[in-house]
Amino acid sequence: VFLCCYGDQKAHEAILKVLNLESFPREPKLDEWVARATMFDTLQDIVRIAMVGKYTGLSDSYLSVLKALLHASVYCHRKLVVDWVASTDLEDSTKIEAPDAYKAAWNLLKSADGILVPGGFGDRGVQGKILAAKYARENNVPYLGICLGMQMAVVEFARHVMNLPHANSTEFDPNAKTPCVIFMPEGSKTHMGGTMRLGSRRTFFKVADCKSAKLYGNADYVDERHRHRYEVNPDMVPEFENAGLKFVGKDESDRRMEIIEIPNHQYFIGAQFHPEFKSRPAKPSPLFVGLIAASSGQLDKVLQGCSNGHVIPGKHQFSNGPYTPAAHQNTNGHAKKLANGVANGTYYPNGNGVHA
Ligand SMILES: NC(=O)CC[C@H](N)C(=O)O
Repeated sequence: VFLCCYGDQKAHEAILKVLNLESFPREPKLDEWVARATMFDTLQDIVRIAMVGKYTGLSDSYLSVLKALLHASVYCHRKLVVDWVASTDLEDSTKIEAPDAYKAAWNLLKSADGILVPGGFGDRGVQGKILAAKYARENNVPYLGICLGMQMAVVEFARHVMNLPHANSTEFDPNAKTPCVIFMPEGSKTHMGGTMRLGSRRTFFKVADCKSAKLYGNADYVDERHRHRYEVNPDMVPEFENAGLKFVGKDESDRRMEIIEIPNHQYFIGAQFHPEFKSRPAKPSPLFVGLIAASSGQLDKVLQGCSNGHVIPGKHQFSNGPYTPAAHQNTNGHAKKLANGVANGTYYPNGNGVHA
């Protein structure tokens, strides 16, 4: 509606006038946007994603994740429904203190087509994230873990597959007996940001025949954005790989683990970087497309499309491919759960993008 009004009311002419750019008259190229918006209005088949996070301090990081989910859903011709699950509500202590909230959270998680655990800082709700990753792994439910969501999937794998009950991130237990996620500050002279590994860094694919490399168009490497201090303990990598957790993307030193996959799971991927930051309506993020495609029974088709050239190799970009993207809606009655209306498209100005 906005786009059509924008064109009809000649807003572009007013803007050109204010900016004194009338000597460069150009017709707005809205065809692709209008087509995407029109297609979006016709979407009926729902894909239901449980977003397992901490919702007291919603930040614009979650807004980017939400938009990336939306871009990918439209690409896959699905109407996105996001069920927000407070990770603390999945924890055993909630079972005792607030049994209804516990039950509701688990019901939402179990009825989701796919599970996403986004990034975060601080230990509140971390156990719930581990439980969500465990549920996804054990039940072959599509899972995408971003940054902390990847780290918690690694801790979960260590504890429950490798039988290392004391596995933890040193962010949450500095004296962890089995430190499988550790503090790895980056001593870069060219990048600012204190001890935080921040901004664009390169990930090299180490395994050609993995889902994430295919989704990225069989690229050799990809540049994605980072904001974290902790990483998978590189000394434990061989142990993890022997147990079936694969590190398919690493940095140039081979010491920083960037992408994990469980090959015999339909879609279990974690990224140390934040793929959501580079997602755009016409260029949905590949790892999000993978999550939505797997959650809607289309992963094989999408992976095939990738190898048929629907992705520009070596670039973080999807072609328009067989689908035409559009914008987000949330019509399943979950709107009342949405903190601050973020999923309804309301701008959420919290300032700094850091989880409280
Ligand atoms: N952005 C994130 O999810 C950060 C994860 C974790 N807290 C770290 O600092 O490494």
